[in-house]
Order: sequence, then C-alpha cells, then structure tokens
Amino acid sequence: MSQLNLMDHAPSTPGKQKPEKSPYINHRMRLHSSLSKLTIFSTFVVAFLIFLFLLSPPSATTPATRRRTLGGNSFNSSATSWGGSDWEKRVSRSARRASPSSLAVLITGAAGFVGAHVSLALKRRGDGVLGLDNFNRYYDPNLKRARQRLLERAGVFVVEGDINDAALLRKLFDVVPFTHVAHLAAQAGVRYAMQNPSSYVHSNVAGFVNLLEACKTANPQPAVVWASSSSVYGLNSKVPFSEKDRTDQPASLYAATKKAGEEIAHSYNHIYGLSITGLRFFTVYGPWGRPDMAYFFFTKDILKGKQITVFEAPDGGTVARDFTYIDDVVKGFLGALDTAKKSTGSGGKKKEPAQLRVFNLGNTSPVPVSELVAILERLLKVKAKKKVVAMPRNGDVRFTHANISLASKELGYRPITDLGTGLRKFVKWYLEFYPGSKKKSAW
Ligand SMILES: O=C(O)[C@H]1O[C@H](OP(=O)(O)OP(=O)(O)OC[C@H]2O[C@@H](n3ccc(=O)[nH]c3=O)[C@H](O)[C@@H]2O)[C@H](O)[C@@H](O)[C@@H]1O
Repeated sequence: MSQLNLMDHAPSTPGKQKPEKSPYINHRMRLHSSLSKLTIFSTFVVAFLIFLFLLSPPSATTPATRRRTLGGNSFNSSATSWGGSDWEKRVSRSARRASPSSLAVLITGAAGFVGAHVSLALKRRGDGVLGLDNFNRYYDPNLKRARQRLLERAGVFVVEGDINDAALLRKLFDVVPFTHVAHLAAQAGVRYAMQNPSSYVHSNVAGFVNLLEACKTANPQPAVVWASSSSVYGLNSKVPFSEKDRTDQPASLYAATKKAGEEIAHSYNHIYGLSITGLRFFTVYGPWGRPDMAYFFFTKDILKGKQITVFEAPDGGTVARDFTYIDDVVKGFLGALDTAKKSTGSGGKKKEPAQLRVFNLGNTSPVPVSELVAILERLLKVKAKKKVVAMPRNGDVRFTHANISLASKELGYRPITDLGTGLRKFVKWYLEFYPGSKKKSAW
C-alpha cells in the first residue's frame, strides 16, 4: 500500500476526531479529507520539483551570470557565459601569485599555441596567470580544449570569452589588478585572410583596440606585451630584417592588421601612457602547434600518403622561412614581460612618457621549405608526395630572416634550437597526440 493510501484512512487531526452524524459535518469531513489529500499530493509534487531543480546543472542565465553573443566572426562560438561568485573565485585563484614580486598576467589566446606555452612557463615560475580564449573554430577546437586541460592541470583557469567583450574585460580587471597583459589572441594565418578578411579586422584590429581600452582604464594600468608578426616586413628586401627597416608594404591583409596593431599601440602609448611591447614572431613551430601551418599539415599529409604542395619563387628560386622554435620564443616573451616598465597613466590619463618597444623574435637562420620537407621525411621515415608549384599570390612572402641583435641586447634573447632538433620534438609530440597516424600511413 502506498503512503498516500495509508493517509486516506488516517484522521485529518489525529486524536481529535469525534463521531458525527450531521450531513453538513459529513460533507465538511469529506471536504476536509479531500483538501488534506490535495495538500499531501501538492507537497509531493513540490518536493519532487525541488529535487529535480537541485539535480539540474547551474543555469547560464542565473542573475549572477551574463550571456554574451559574439559577433562578426562566422566561426566564433555563438555565446559564452561568465560571472558569479564561484567564477570570480576561480579567476582570483588562478591569478594569485607566489610572491609579491611575481607577476599577475592576463593571457589572451591562452588556449592557442603560443598562449598555452607562455601560460605554462609563467605558472611554473610562480606568476599568477589567468587565461582568456574564445575557442573559435578556425582550427580544430579539440586541440584547443586539450591545451586547456593541460593548463587546468597546471592551475591556470581559461575564461571562455572574446577580447571584443568590453564588459567581460572590465570585470576581469575589477577582480584582478593585473600587472601585465600578454596579448596572444589573434586571427592568425597569412593565406586565410583572402577567405575571411573580416575575421582579421574583428580580432586583430577591433579586438586589440577593445583590449587596450580596458588596459588604459584599469587601475593600475598593466604593461602590455603582444604578438606582432614578421609578416609586417612584407616586401622589404633588405636582409636580415631589422626593426629599423620599412614595414609599410604588407603583402597580406593579415600583415596589414598586425602593422595596424603596431600603430594602434603607438597611439595608446602616446595618449594614455600604456607601456607596450610588440614582438614580431618568425614562423613559430613546435609541439602543440597550429594545424594551419605548413610544418603541421605537411606532417599530417605525409603520414597519410597525401600529396603536399611545396611553393617555390616565381623565378624558380627558394622560398625560405626563419623557423623559430616555441621554447626559444617563450623565453623571449618572458624576457619582454620581465623588462617591461610600468605604464604611467591612471584614470585614463598619461602622467609621463611610457615605454614603447618592438622586437624581432626569430632564429636568424632561414631554411628553405624544401629542406623543411626533407627533415620531416627523415623524421617520419616516409617519402613525401611533393608537388612543386610557383608560389601563388596569396599573401606569402618569399623569405624571412630576423636580425635579433636588439632582442638579444634588451631581452637577453638567445634562440638555441635548430629546425632539425625542433621538428624532432614536434614529430614526437604529434605521434603521441594523434596515435595511429603513423599506422594509417600509406607506407
Ligand atoms: O612569421 C610570421 O609572421 C607568420 O608565420 C606563419 O606564417 P608563414 O611563415 O606563412 O607559415 P606557414 O603557413 O607555416 O608557411 C611556411 C612556409 O611554407 C610555405 N607553404 C605553405 C603552404 C603550402 O601549402 N606550401 C608551402 O610551401 C609558405 O610559403 C611558407 O614559406 C604564421 O602562420 C603566421 O601566423 C605568422 O604570423
């Protein structure tokens, strides 16, 4: 017998019931009994609903949580949520530094290739690190999520959000007085700019301005170190590329947006006293790298027995890159953070001139793309199916070569990894991360 049936036979007020004959009283008793059944039933229903509510995950639309829609970018995640006291606690905990002399760094693009490596290196030495990433689908989001898991294990929380979200940035600066911002969020890739130009404007121009707006208003203002690109040298033919060389002939929209970033940095430094350092990266590669880059998809395609397209200059000349290994770039990045002077503004006003710097972070030894392929063939023990074609007019430049004397003098930057050594580490990681990729090879 169910509990409800048992209650059917129980007096509504136990111990007080008297036998009554009156129809009115009988009616009242029936009514009373029905009401009590209804009350018990309702209690059960309400209890069941409370039980279900307690079981359900926290809603993204609770008052403490805001929802933001990301616009302007076809492959952005449609929405992301943040806020609430638990979220703020996670933010603070992640940004907590080991000692007062350590840095508190907001890292944009933390689930990206360079961002993840810089985050881990800072966390390892005791700096407070908070990541921010929009997890867009420009390349395999699973790889970004895997990097995020790596960071979470190291104690780095990656907030899911976009640098274009002004309210989110304001909130982050409210919760943490960041000493530094490492800005690595960007729309990367030279050739993709012809397919999706607006994504470059959205992230590299609008997003950067939005971030600098937040930095200029923050109290204290952080020092900013951000990723520019070797591509700003564009059609410059003077080698090796020095920071003093021309950068007004970009060959791609990507390069143009990075160059725009350098000019935007100048204006925020000039008006608001933000300390800003731009680092021109030269084709950075290594474990946990970007699948849109040639060394990465060449590896994938060589293992699959798929043809790869190797570019040569229109006159049949060599196409070469100053490939730079990730660990060397990370050391340069940390050197830039450690030598960055404080911003000089407050309340959105400059008090005195602030530091403004640009450095090349390259390897100083360009390697032809044909040699990159030969190294991969040796490491993978698979012969590549190569198709050599004249470099299309897609934004690529023929060669890059960094002069690093300035970075060496000011940041103590000393790249030590040659392409063979760096690619060996990359291939080892690749085969571990994509188990089975070797077996699937046609060889
Ligand atoms: O150093 C930089 O500033 C830039 O480095 C890379 O750009 P890129 O040097 O073009 O790197 P890859 O796309 O990996 O290309 C490497 C080389 O392989 C060549 N390539 C690329 C693709 C292809 O199918 N075949 C081919 O021969 C390219 O012409 C280039 O010489 C990054 O993708 C940019 O985000 C970064 O800013």
